[in-house]
Amino acid sequence: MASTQAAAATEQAPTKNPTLLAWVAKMAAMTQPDRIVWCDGSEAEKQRLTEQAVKDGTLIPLNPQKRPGCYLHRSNPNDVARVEHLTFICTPNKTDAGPTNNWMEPEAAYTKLSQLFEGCMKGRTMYVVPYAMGPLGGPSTKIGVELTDSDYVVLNMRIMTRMGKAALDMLGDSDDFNRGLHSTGDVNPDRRYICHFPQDNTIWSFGSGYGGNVLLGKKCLALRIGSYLGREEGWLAEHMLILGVTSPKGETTYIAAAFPSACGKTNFAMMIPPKEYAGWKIETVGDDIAWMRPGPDGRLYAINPEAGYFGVVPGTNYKTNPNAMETIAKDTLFTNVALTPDGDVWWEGKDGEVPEELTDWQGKPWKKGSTEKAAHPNSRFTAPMSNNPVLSGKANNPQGVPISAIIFGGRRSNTVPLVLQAFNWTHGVFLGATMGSETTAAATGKVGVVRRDPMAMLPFCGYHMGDYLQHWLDMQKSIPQLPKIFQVNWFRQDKNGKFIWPGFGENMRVLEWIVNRVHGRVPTQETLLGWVPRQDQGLNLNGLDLPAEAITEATSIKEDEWKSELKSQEVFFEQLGTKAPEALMLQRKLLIARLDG
Ligand SMILES: O=C(O)CSc1cccnc1C(=O)O
Ligand SMILES: [Mn+2]
Repeated sequence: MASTQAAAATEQAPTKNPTLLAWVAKMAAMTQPDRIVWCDGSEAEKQRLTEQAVKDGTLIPLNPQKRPGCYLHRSNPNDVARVEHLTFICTPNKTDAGPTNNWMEPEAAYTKLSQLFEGCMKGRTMYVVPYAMGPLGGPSTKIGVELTDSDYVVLNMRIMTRMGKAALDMLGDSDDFNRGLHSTGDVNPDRRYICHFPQDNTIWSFGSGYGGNVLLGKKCLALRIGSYLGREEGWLAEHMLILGVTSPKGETTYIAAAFPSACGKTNFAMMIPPKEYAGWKIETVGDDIAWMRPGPDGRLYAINPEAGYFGVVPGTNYKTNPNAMETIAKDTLFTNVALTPDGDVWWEGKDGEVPEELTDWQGKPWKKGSTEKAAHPNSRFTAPMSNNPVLSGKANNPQGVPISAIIFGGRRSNTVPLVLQAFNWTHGVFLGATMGSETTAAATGKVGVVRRDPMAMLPFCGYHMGDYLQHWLDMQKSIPQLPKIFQVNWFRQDKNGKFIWPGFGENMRVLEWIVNRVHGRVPTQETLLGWVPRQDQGLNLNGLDLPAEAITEATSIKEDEWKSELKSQEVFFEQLGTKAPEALMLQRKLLIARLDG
């Protein structure tokens, strides 16, 4: 059998790359698929795979009158989100993985998963999926090859990455590609592992068919392996959106922003400014991941390594994100949303009346008034970024865009003010390192617990978090024109638990202040936390129906809250042990001194 696989892997392969051919043959010998298909990313292939997926029930075609080119997928109800407790960083030493990751010794992990992969593709097809993370031909772009037995994964990867012949051609005969092996197995949580081997540029994923566990280009390569490669090669792989803000005078400023999951990154990246900002434009370069490296002019340049969006569906509507609604109007795959009787999709928070009857995300009848969710809270859309009406013209620029500001944000009902600017890069890294975000019911069931999520990378850093923060500090030596760093908090609540700040398009007012600060146009007021908008020359609040005391509350800095905040940050730094960067410990001491001053 092994020789048959090896032969098959070689005969029909559209490449002569010896390393790639040998690796595919070796994986095929282990998994023993009935057939091997090399994906070319063509339209014809998409049609073929889609028809096959509809035939085998993986995809349900939606009404082309309502949603042309769109399909619905229902995952196994035991397989509906990233599985952090089953995600492992398998570096040679446990220390290298660090205290924020699950670790497995590499050989033990290979042995354990080899036993699961052995013969798992009998009766199945192995798809060989070459893909590029980044614009084709770009200096920052990385090539991956995912071997998978899921046509759903192939169709998603075609949207999310530059997948197929173009990627294979870019790889040529190089052995510098990420080796991804995935099988849905029997979709059993007891036999589900997502293992990363950064030292081997390898990812093995077994037993899931969902999202970030199986679309290996996204969280696995672009962040966990990417962050490890970035440290080795002198760049940054970050969980950040990238947007461009263009003023009425035509000046465009590019900004990267890190928010933990479910804090509205996609909404922010596609924001529509309020009417008071006529002539201003926000354009999306990326909604989730940024790869940033120093450019020849001394600035920090960012690319979006992805070609699509894998966004949260519930809560998306024409009020919260009209551009997202346009983006998912065609050629989109929906996962775990509800189905209407006339073949459209529905989800909680969608515009318009709640339908009387639906088929829920598990395929069961659902009636209006049910206490059960019709769409799963983590239901997702997979849509081409080319559908986005406000896609930046620079989204496919191989060199990326120059970043003038980096924003760190989190979901905090108190303590953190609406916006502040860091005193310098090192202070800004401290702000990013100490980011916290309150958990929401959709994520864990407990609401309001502050989870430390440094730079929104807690689940996505591929090595020791202390070393990662030190890498951020070290990077400033190679970026003569450093971006300015800011912290925002859209989620502060009043004493009745209501959000004080309206958020959504009104966040443009904070963005404008940030742009003005980047171009040195407005003075600031110094506080113990950093620089904040001045009362007289601060945020543009024209037309905003918000009482003065609300603004005061949203921007307030309360010493008692910060004393307990600093206490709660202690645990995070203790966790880093001796790898906690000295420069950040000094920033902590300075803040404590300012608080006690
Ligand atoms: O649940 C999943 O596998 C998706 S998680 C995800 C998807 C797109 C963008 N960001 C995230 C995330 O958890 O940060
Ligand atoms: Mn994300």
